[in-house]
Amino acid sequence: MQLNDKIYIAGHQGLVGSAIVRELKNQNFKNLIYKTHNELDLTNQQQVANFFAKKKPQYVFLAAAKVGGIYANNEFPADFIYNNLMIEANIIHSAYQNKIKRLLFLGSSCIYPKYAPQPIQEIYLLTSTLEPTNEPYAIAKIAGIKLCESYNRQHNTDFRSVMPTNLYGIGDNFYSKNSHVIPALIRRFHEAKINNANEVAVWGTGKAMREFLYVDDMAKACIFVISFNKNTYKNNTDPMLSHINIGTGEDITIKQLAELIKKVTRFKGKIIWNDKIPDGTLRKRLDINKISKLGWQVTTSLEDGLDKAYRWFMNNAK
Ligand SMILES: NC(=O)C1=CN([C@@H]2O[C@H](COP(=O)(O)OP(=O)(O)OC[C@H]3O[C@@H](n4cnc5c(N)ncnc54)[C@H](OP(=O)(O)O)[C@@H]3O)[C@@H](O)[C@H]2O)C=CC1
Ligand SMILES: C[C@H]1O[C@H](OP(=O)(O)OP(=O)(O)OC[C@H]2O[C@@H](n3cnc4c(=O)[nH]c(N)nc43)[C@H](O)[C@@H]2O)[C@@H](O)[C@@H](O)C1=O
Repeated sequence: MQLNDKIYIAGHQGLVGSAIVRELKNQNFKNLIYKTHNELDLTNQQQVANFFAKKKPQYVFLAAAKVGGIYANNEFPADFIYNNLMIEANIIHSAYQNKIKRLLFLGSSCIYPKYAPQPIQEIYLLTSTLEPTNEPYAIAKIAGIKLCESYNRQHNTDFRSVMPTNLYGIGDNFYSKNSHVIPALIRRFHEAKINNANEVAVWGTGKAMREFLYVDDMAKACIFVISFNKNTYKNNTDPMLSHINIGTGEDITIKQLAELIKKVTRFKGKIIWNDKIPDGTLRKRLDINKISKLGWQVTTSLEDGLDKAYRWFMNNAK
């Protein structure tokens, strides 16, 4: 990617999209284009087709999606499958029709089977059944990978896919119910501290394990993957490089996470568990050998990342 190339970031106001914009600007990319959800509804095929025909981007980061935590995925399955299928199909097809140079599709680690061997290698995709709480979302994300692969095979496009683990950081969605565990707990512990509450309820049993990656590391990974030379990509030892895991390769229990967030927010009370809410997948640690061998590495520790996220929340979140 050259510094003057025209780069479209879909979802530029979201957690990941805004981090990609920040990092592209840091790296001196000058020709970034984006539209808000109000200006361009990516589920609308005609609007997307018109936008691509008019703007003719050369590179596309597909970081727009209907996204939420375990509760939102479980409550609104139709929204998660419909919106994500439409956004992906519209953007990927328009990218092909307008001969864009490269596109990067963001999937999710929930595409892998619920009981996949750990750590999860890319080749475990479609080897067994999925976690029910997010199956519709995961199926839409698998369709996104297959869209990229199919256009590459039939039309010789260069569409790449990354599968991030659970992400967090500045610019996250800190609304308690629909969000992911880190922003939800940062808000809950912070509010409990302010209100001198004795206890905070955390969902599930605390036994589930998750791997967390700070969003700026994810943004760097996205730019790294879209940028590298196709020959490097193709000559990698594994011929099935249709999608690449992005994570830290390390996971912790939700109980350990809750203790860390309690410490970061300086809440002094007790943690109690609400096991009426599901744990979801018990474990989904990613094998990050592929991205590591290509030369990308994590820079932000969980402790530092939580600290940055908490400071951002106190200064910015409503
Ligand atoms: N956050 C995480 O833990 C993980 C995220 N991912 C993936 O990373 C990508 C980015 O996620 P993240 O940044 O967290 O999500 P966010 O919800 O923070 O951002 C998504 C962005 O997409 C926009 N968007 C949604 N629907 C439309 C639409 N119909 N038209 C135009 N814009 C739309 C949203 O705008 P608005 O808010 O206005 O609707 C929002 O700005 C997604 O593909 C997600 O699946 C993968 C693994 C983990
Ligand atoms: C990124 C990922 O995000 C979702 O999957 P998830 O990994 O289950 O993510 P989550 O952050 O919602 O939960 C992680 C764990 O944490 C527990 N937990 C405790 N207390 C709260 C809490 O207050 N909020 C939330 N959300 N979870 C909580 C919760 O019970 C679970 O055991 C999917 O949308 C999936 O599609 C996807 O891709």
